Parts: sequence; C-alpha cells; structure tokens
Amino acid sequence: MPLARMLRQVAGQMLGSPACGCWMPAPPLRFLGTSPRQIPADASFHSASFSGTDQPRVLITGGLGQLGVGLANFLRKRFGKDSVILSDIRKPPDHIFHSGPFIYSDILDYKNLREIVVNNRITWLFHYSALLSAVGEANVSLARAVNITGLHNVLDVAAEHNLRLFVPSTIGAFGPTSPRNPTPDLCVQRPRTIYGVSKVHAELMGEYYHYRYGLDFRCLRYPGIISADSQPGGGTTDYAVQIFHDAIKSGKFECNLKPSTRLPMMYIDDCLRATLEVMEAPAESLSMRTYNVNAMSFTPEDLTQEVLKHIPEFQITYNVDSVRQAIADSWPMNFDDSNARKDWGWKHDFDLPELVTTMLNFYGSDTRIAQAN
Ligand SMILES: NC(=O)c1ccc[n+]([C@@H]2O[C@H](COP(=O)([O-])OP(=O)(O)OC[C@H]3O[C@@H](n4cnc5c(N)ncnc54)[C@H](O)[C@@H]3O)[C@@H](O)[C@H]2O)c1
Ligand SMILES: C[C@@H](O)[C@H](N)C(=O)O
Repeated sequence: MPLARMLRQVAGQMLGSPACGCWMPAPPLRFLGTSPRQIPADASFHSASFSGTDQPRVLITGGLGQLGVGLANFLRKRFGKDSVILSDIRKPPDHIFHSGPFIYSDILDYKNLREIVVNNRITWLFHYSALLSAVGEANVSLARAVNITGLHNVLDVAAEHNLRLFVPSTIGAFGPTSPRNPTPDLCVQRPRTIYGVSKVHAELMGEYYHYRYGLDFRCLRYPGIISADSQPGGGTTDYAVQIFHDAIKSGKFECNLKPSTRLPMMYIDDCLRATLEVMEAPAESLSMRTYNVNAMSFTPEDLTQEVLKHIPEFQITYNVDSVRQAIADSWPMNFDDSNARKDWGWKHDFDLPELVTTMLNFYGSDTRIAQAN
C-alpha cells in the first residue's frame, strides 16, 4: 500500500474521521509500540511503575532558582525528605545541600537526565529550568536552547519513563493581541519574547505528547510569583519582590516599571499549593492540561499604597527599563482562572494586604535577627 495512504488510514483509525463528525481523542502512541525516541515504551515499566496510591519519587530541574527550593521543602513535608531530589547546574549553598538530596543535572544533557530518572526511580518530574523574560531577551540563543531544546529532552524522558510531568507556563505566554483584561485560558497567544514563545511551545508540545503518547502532562500558567526567602531570576515582575527588601532596608525603592503597570501576581505559598493540587488532581477532573491560575492583580502604585500603610516614610521613584516595560505592556493585566477553580477547586489564600503584611514581616524579622547578631 502506498505510504501516504497507509498513514492516512492509521491516522483515520486513531482520530476518527472528522467528516463523519465522530472525532475521538487519539490513543497514546504507546499502544502502537513506539515512543518519541524510538525506545519501546513498554520498556519503561521495568524502571518506573507508578500507581496513584504510591508515594511519588520526585525530581525538580532548575531547582536552585526562585521557586525550586520552596517547592522541594513543600514536597518533602508531604512525601518525605529523601523522596524529593533537587537538581540544577549551579552549586548549591550549604544549607540547601544539607537539607535533602541534591544532584547535578543539565537538562541539555539527555543521557544525564535519563540516568538520574532511571537510577532514582523517579515518577514525578517538576521541570523548573528556564531563562525568564528579561534575561531571555538578553541572551536569545541560550534561552532557545534551555527553554526549547531542554524541554524536548524532558518531554522525551518523561514519556519514555511513564512520568507525571509538571511544566510551569506563565502570563508571558500571552502577547499584545491577546485579550488582556481578563485573559482567558483559550485565546490568541502571540507573545513577543523568546520566553513567551518557548512557553507556548512547551504548552503545545506537552499537550501533544499527552494526546499522542499518553504522557501525564500538567501545566499551570503562573502569574508573577512573590517570595521572601528566594531571589527572582531576571523577569519582568521582579520589582514586586525587590520592593519589600528595599522598603525594609532603606525605606526607598527605584521601580523599573511605570506606576500604572498592572500585572497578575501570586504569593509563593499559593503557587506551590496550586502546583501540588494540580499534580494530585484525578485525571478525569482535568478538562484541560494547561490552566491559568491567579490570585491578585496590582500596579506598582497599588503596591506602594499598601506598603505605606506599614511604612509611612517609604518613598518610591521610577526609572523605567524600556525592555521590561514593553514586555509588561504586552502581558495580561488580569488573569481569568475560572477553569482551574471549576475543575480542581483552585482557590488562592493571599490577596494584596496579606501579601504585603507577610513579606514585610519576613524581611522585618530577618533584619531584626541580623541586628541582634
Ligand atoms: N518566578 C516567577 O515569577 C515565575 C512565573 C511564571 C512562571 N515561572 C516558571 O517557573 C519556573 C521556575 O522559575 P524560577 O523563577 O525559579 O526561575 P529562575 O530563573 O529563578 O531559576 C531557573 C533555574 O534554571 C537553572 N538552569 C538554567 N539552565 C539550566 C540547564 N541547562 N539545566 C538545568 N538547569 C538550568 C538555573 O540555574 C536556575 O537555577 C520557570 O520555568 C519559570 O518560567 C516562574
Ligand atoms: C511572570 C514570570 O514568568 C517571570 N517572573 C517573568 O517576569 O519573566
């Protein structure tokens, strides 16, 4: 039979015929006996079998950034210290190295990644390695390699070894032609940064692997995340972390975005809880594989007003960074996360007042401890 006809026939069997109006989701390609890197996928059952009742064995890539250490601590409380391996290409500080398993892992090295997954019988993978929006624009080829080629390695390893895979996306996966206030889950996505383009690619590839190979891919589009005990890695929303540090240290802050720039934001505790909740959600409750999640939305002006309630002498000045401002102006102002709330019960805890109190308390007590010492 001519190859083209044969492929059409196989595709027809997999997808149903659109013409007959009876489209069915394709069965995972696993059932056809291949997986993305041509390793028979059944081989994976020897190294990592995972039923919903087992405790997961977790690997976090890019774990030394703003979010990874917090995620490791959070998951270790739930699953045990030794069940969660933090990895990165950077050298961990002593307190992180001694807080639980840490391993070197470069996501651009496919064999290294596979070896770690096999040797540690990993069942859940949280893929946090990335170059964020502002640093990505400063080094497009590295961002392309880490965010796109690295993602391909992660997807292949996850599909071959039957992992449940979490990949965070971002408000940055939308662009100036998306509806911005609010931005729904499904709409035009034409971002103008390499970061955004790579995250749309990750969403689409993850969903494709889910439908094609049965990969248990789960993805949340995070807003800008605000954390007290870890520094942001070079994004557009970084000001909303730095402001607290500077407010406590010097009572002054120079903001690199205009006072009226509205962006969706979330406190890290909500972000980590959302991440675990979507990973634990029964597959049948997920009507989609990529969800917006949100908590609050504010401008530098709003944030300043809230900080002033605690530190009346606080002063903010503006020195706008044109690259970051252009990025922020193309991103959502408000995020519609109604599908996450409906499907798996997402609900945030922290609004702006609680966020500001929590952040200032953290830095305040940190400063008091430092002064006492
Ligand atoms: N922080 C936020 O506000 C935010 C918002 C939306 C989405 N996200 C996403 O969450 C994830 C984690 O974000 P973050 O803020 O912790 O990022 P980060 O920039 O702080 O950390 C990223 C980490 O990736 C590591 N990395 C770089 N190249 C690597 C490679 N080749 N192999 C392995 N690791 C490598 C870096 O060393 C770094 O520790 C990212 O995917 C990011 O896109 C973050
Ligand atoms: C929003 C998020 O993806 C990241 N904090 C950035 O600004 O690039």
